[in-house]
Amino acid sequence: MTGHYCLQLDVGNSSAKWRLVNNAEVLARGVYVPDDTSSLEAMLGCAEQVQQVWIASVAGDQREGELATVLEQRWGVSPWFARTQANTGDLVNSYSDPGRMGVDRWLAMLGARHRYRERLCVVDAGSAVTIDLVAEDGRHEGGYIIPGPTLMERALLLDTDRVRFAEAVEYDLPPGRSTAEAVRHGVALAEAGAVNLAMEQAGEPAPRLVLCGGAAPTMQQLLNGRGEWLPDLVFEGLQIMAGQ
Ligand SMILES: Nc1ncnc2c1ncn2[C@@H]1O[C@H](COP(=O)(O)OP(=O)(O)O)[C@@H](O)[C@H]1O
Ligand SMILES: CC(C)(COP(=O)(O)O)[C@@H](O)C(=O)NCCC(=O)O
Ligand SMILES: [K+]
Repeated sequence: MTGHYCLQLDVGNSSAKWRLVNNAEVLARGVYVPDDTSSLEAMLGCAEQVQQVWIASVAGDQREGELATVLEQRWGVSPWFARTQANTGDLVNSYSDPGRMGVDRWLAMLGARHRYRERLCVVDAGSAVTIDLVAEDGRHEGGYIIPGPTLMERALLLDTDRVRFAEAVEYDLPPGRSTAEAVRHGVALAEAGAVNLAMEQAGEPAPRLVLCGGAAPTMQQLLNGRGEWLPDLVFEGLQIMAGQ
């Protein structure tokens, strides 16, 4: 028995998410991070044979090239890298240079539009948090890129002398009463506040909010459960673009 195995990857700046798909059925999935070779080996061991490899990557040329080499050596298949387009179906990019938009954003929008043909606010909360607005007719209205929680905290630690703490504090919204709380709650306020303000700024009709990315569950909590968490949105968009 042989299946038609398609390995799909979503390569972000912190981690690479992968899933193995056979006829729309997800057989396996995982995450690998640069400094953990066993997590990469887990992906390379997911199947004896793979017929197709599709990649959504926001990594640079060098990291993409190295990944392509590893995959070719393992399965003898050269991967297909999805790239942001001026339009995909009736989703129309607002960038004058669409190739400069991260393909994760484009695919998340594509995946969301496939589910809901209405005005959308698509939030991808990873290393960076992106907030993109899509009009009901599929026009990309525009978007925002802000540092994600880890990057925001790192920026504070890098460029101040006394913002220092050892306590592990959860992301939450009350005003902080220690350095640790003031930073973590401040970051939470900035992240959730940005999404709320983007929604407010968008006006009417109120966009439907969808969330993906590693920090999406935390973000959704901070938003009081607002929005819908769709963890596979980038893969869903990848599937759509590959089918065209
Ligand atoms: N437990 C957590 N709570 C909140 N945010 C988290 C948590 N774990 C990870 N994150 C956030 O998610 C980011 C990683 O998400 P991921 O989707 O893997 O990013 P990328 O797409 O950039 O690789 C981290 O930079 C961090 O900001
Ligand atoms: C904004 C991003 C860094 C988000 O990446 P991620 O947080 O998922 O790793 C990525 O989409 C990117 O590199 N974009 C290029 C600039 C742009 O979209 O305009
Ligand atoms: K992101």
